Amino acid sequence: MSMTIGLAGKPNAGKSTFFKAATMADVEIANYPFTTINANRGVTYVRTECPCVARPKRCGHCVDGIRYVPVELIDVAGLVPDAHLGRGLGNTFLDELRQAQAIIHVIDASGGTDIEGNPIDVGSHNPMDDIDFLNREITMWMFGILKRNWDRLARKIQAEGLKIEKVLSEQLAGAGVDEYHVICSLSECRLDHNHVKWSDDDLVRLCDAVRILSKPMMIAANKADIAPAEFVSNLKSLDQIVVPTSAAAEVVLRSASKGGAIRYNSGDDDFTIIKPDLTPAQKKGLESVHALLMKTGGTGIQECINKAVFELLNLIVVYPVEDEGKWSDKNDRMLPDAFLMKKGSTAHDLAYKIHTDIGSHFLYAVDAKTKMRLGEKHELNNGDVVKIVSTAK
Ligand SMILES: Nc1nc2c(ncn2[C@@H]2O[C@H](COP(=O)(O)OP(=O)(O)OP(=O)(O)O)[C@@H](O)[C@H]2O)c(=O)[nH]1
Repeated sequence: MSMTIGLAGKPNAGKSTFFKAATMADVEIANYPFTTINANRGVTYVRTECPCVARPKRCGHCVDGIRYVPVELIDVAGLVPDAHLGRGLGNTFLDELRQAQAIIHVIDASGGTDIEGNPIDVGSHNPMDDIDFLNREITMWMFGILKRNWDRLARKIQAEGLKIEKVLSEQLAGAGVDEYHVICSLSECRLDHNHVKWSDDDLVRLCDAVRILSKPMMIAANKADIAPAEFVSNLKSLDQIVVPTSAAAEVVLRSASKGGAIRYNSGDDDFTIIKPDLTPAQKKGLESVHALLMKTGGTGIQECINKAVFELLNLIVVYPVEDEGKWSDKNDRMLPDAFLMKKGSTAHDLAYKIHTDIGSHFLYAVDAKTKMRLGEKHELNNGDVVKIVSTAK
């Protein structure tokens, strides 16, 4: 599993609660050994319709036709203004962020915490003021990495005739930046042809462009249950993906579901009580979550994960099988695997993902739904069930 989503945000925005909610899985789907890797690293699941719903029999790897596909989640703690200068936990925060391909910025949409995360009265801090500061921290972190060696690098590029995109991407590789990100950013920023003339401002502008490409970000407008409606609607009007969330409500639902009190699949718009003898406190808690769901249609946690995977990271889910008739592997397990792949991936890419040998001995693939033969360049679609035929032993 190579996809990692980072949760970032100022203290008290609700990151840990979000993390707990998103990584608390029902035993049925929690059959991955690394569900809790450590305190701030876990496995969450993207929710999608299982292809087996088109068949008379369920596959055994989904929950009533809902397929949960694992994705790694890290709770990146310690973001405070000027973290890039070493304030707060400083670079620990940035060190962890480098492993994330996408970021969910958890914001306290209720306005009940100041810019540093100290609790204040709900509604007294404008959450719009929290948006830019994470962007700035990441940009300035990248700038710091470049700036440290810039004079030496600039001279070296000139003296040795090196490619600027190669040198810059090597410098930023530790931040998860590749050459493609740098090439696109250079063409967007239209800086002077002579890089020796670049000012600090030019470098910051370049880092800003690199950040947008290499660390796509969306916003979880958290504490939506207590947030003033105006704050939530202002956040939703931003030109980026914004999902109102109530991490606390999702924790209540997942705990109750795990404890057998309710039937709830993460991402459902409501739940059913199945345990008759709940305590008055449990009943009251569930009633208030029910009232929230009636208003919002969900807690937003699953929606956030789904949008991060399908929209920010642009992934699709593909199901490799060995028997195109039964949609099973050689042990007769139906739809045993679900792979997350970049949109635009081909049948040949899938073959390589299964095994290098299968990739290099690829003959053709079969779409198990239509039984059509697919060539190596055939682009896969979300939900495809595919058999690869190869000469690999
Ligand atoms: N009303 C409400 N409160 C929430 C929600 N999510 C979190 N909280 C509360 O907000 C406070 C801070 O939550 P945490 O999850 O500890 O916040 P954090 O961002 O991880 O904070 P640090 O660990 O300090 O970085 C706690 O009191 C939570 O109970 C929510 O969706 N609604």
